[in-house]
Amino acid sequence: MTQFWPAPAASGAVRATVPVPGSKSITNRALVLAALAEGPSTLRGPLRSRDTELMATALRALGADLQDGPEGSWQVAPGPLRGPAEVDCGLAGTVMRFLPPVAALAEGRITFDGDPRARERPLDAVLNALRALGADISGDSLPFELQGTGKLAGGAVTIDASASSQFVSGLLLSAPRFEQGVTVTHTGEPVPSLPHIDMTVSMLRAAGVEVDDSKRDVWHVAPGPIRALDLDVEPDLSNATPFLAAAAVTGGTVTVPGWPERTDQAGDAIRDILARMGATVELGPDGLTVTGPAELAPLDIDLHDVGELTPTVAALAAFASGRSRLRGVAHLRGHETDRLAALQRELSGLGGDVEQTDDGLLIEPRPLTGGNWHSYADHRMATAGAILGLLVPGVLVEDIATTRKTIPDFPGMWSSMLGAVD
Ligand SMILES: O=C(O)C1=C[C@@H](OP(=O)(O)O)[C@@H](O)[C@H](O)C1
Ligand SMILES: C=C(OP(=O)(O)O)C(=O)O
Repeated sequence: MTQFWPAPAASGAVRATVPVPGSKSITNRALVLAALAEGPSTLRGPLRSRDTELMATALRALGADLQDGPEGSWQVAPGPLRGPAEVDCGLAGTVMRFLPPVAALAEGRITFDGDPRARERPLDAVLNALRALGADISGDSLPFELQGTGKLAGGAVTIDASASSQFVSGLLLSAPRFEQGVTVTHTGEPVPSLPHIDMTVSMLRAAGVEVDDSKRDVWHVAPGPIRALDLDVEPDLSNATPFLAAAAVTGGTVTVPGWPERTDQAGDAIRDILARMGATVELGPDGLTVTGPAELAPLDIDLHDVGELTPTVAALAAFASGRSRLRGVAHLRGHETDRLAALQRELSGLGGDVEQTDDGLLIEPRPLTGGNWHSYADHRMATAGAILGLLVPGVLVEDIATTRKTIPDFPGMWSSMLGAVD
C-alpha cells in the first residue's frame, strides 16, 4: 500500500548542524576502482545506502572481496573477475552505467537487470560502445546479458553522451584494464554533468592512471595498473542541499560539517545558487554554513552541469519573490523519473504555477496548499517535497523510504534537524 509521510512544517527558523553521509558518486567510483586495482583498498566514510550496497553486492558477485571494516569503512580486495553472476542495478545510474565495462572484463555469463524504471533509463550508448570495443552483449537496455572472455581489447570509440555523463565515466573507470585502454569521443548535443566526468578523471589520476582530457569531448585513458585506494570519502554535497535549503526557506542557519574546500562534486554549486538567491554562505573550518535571507531572490540559471540539484532548486524557487527559470536540464527526463514532468505535476498539484520548457522549468511562486506529493521512486522528488512541507502545512510525501537510494535515514535526519528551531 502506498505510504504518505506527513512532511513536518518548521515552527520557526531552523538552526542545526547536519552531518551528511558519504558521497554516492565518490563511493561508487571508488568501489569500481578498488575492485579493479592491483591490491587491497580501504574506503573510509563511504555511503552505505541502496545505490552503493547494490554496487558492493554486484562487485562481490563478480569476484571482489568486500568486507566491513571499522566505523562503517569498506575493505576491498580485488579478485579474478568471473561469472556466472546476476547484477541488480536497482535504479542506480552509476551501477547500470559503470558495471557493464567491469563485467566485460570478467570471464563467463553475466546478466543485468533493475527496477522497472531502470529498464527505461538510457544505456544504449554504453552497450554499443562496449560491443565496438570487443564485448559480446545482447540488448540495448536493461535487462541484457554479457558473455565475457576475461579480457577486452578496448581502443577508440565514438558515442553520444548527451543523455548522461555516466556513459563516459563508466567507460573511463574500467579502461586502464582494457588491453589498449580507451579513447572516448563524444559527438552530439553537449554532455551534461561535466563535473562528474572531472571527478572520474581525478579519481583515476589519483590511482596512478594516465588520463588525457585536454581536448574537449575526447578522453583518453592509457592501459596500466590501478593503484590500491586509501580514501576518505567526502560528504555527499548534493544530498546536503535539502538541509541547506531548509535554512534558506525558513531564514534559519544550517551547517554541514566536513564540506571540502576543493571538490569535484557537482553539489558544491549549491553555494553559488544559494548566494544568488540572497542567502549568506560561509565555508570555514566548521563546514558550510548557510543562513537564509528575509526573502529569496528568483533565479535564471543553467543547471546543465549540476542537473541533480534541480529538484532542490525548484523547491527553493517556489518560495522566491518572483519568477525563476531553470535551464539546460532536458536530460532530467531520463533520470530516476522524468523530473521536469514530475516537478511540474506535483508543484501544480499544490497550487503552484509551473511550466515545462524544452530544457527546463518556469516557476512562478504562488501561495501553496497541502496535499499529496508523489515521489515517483525518485529520492530527490521526495526530498523536494520535504523542503516544501517546511512552509506549507499538510504536504504528504509519497514513499519517503525511496530516499534510501542515497541517504540511509532521511526522515530521521530531517526530524533531528527540526528538533532545533527558534
Ligand atoms: O556519475 C555520477 O556519479 C553522476 C552523474 C550525473 O548523471 P547524469 O550525467 O546522467 O545527469 C548525476 O546526475 C548523477 O546523480 C550522478
Ligand atoms: C540522477 C541521479 O542518480 P543516478 O546515479 O541514478 O543517475 C541522482 O542521484 O540525482
